[in-house]
Amino acid sequence: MSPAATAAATSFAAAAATAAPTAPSRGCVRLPFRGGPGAPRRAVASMAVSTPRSAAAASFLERRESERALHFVKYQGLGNDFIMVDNRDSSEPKVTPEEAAKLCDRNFGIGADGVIFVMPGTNGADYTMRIFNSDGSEPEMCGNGVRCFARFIAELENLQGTHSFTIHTGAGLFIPEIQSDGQVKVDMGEPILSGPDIPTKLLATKNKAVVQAELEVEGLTWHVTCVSMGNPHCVTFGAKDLKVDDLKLSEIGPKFEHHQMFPARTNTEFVQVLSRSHLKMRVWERGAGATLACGTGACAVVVAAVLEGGAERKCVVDLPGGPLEIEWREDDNHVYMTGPAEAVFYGSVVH
Ligand SMILES: N[C@@H](CCC[C@H](N)C(=O)O)C(=O)O
Repeated sequence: MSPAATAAATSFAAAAATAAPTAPSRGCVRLPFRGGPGAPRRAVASMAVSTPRSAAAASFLERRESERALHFVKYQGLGNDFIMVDNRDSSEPKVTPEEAAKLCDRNFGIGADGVIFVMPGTNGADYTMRIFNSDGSEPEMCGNGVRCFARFIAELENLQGTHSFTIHTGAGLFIPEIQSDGQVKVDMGEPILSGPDIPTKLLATKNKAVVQAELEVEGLTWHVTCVSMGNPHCVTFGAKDLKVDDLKLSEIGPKFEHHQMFPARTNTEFVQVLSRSHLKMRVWERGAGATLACGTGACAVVVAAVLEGGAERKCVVDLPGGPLEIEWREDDNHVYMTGPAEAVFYGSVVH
């Protein structure tokens, strides 16, 4: 992130409430550190031909602020990006699933893989996290999202240094911890391996788990291992000599997502084993398509690799957006994920 971006991100809580728009687009999205001197000046010059500049700017601002303005901060974790909404004053999300889908559109909206709401805690947790995918569906959990959530909380509450929070989600309680280097480590809990609980209709092959089960997709037999990290994942190490870069993800991904064996649809990870502690994956996400990273997916991949006997319990998982450190501990059966999360820009949108 550039110094200007860092400054903007660091002070976003105050600035989001007071900043004047500089580059109105659909819904008045403000990009405080991208507005170079060129573009705004040209826009002002053409407006001045028919309207006094200050009057036009003021009425535009007043109109925007008097309508339902939604303030947001855009975050990303390894390129898996989210519109974060401070929803601490209400247990109802400030946008509907349909509005979320529009906001996530990369051409007609802000652009994101999902919208995440920071809500008051329930069941004794510090906070509640809800998320809508970019298609408006609501998943139970999001690994990269929970890291972004932790960093957003630290900014909202003006916390410095190391901190941990309890976060209630549709998949239960999660505990992210902001570390001294800014990375976020999350206790992702125990993986769920029983087929009906994932859910998948594929039958158990090893104890009660679905490991290297055969799945017919597009006339090919794939070997898949199914894992829930609160949300469903189908992991395949594909054929021998599989190069994940060669996959036509947008063609094959939807066939897995909507396969009749997955009654709640599924996220799918295509994995290449680089070594017993280094894996490489691409993901097709349920409700979001191809994304640059998936935290729950990387956790599911390590669990699947261990179950298949192909990897150690502690691995680096390379995703298109960068690496995550994942450990499936033997002593408590919990999966731990460590990776980055950062603010990209803030803005407001009339919805
Ligand atoms: N990218 C996320 C997962 C988001 C939810 C997923 N699309 C689903 O529907 O389950 C992650 O980092 O875990």
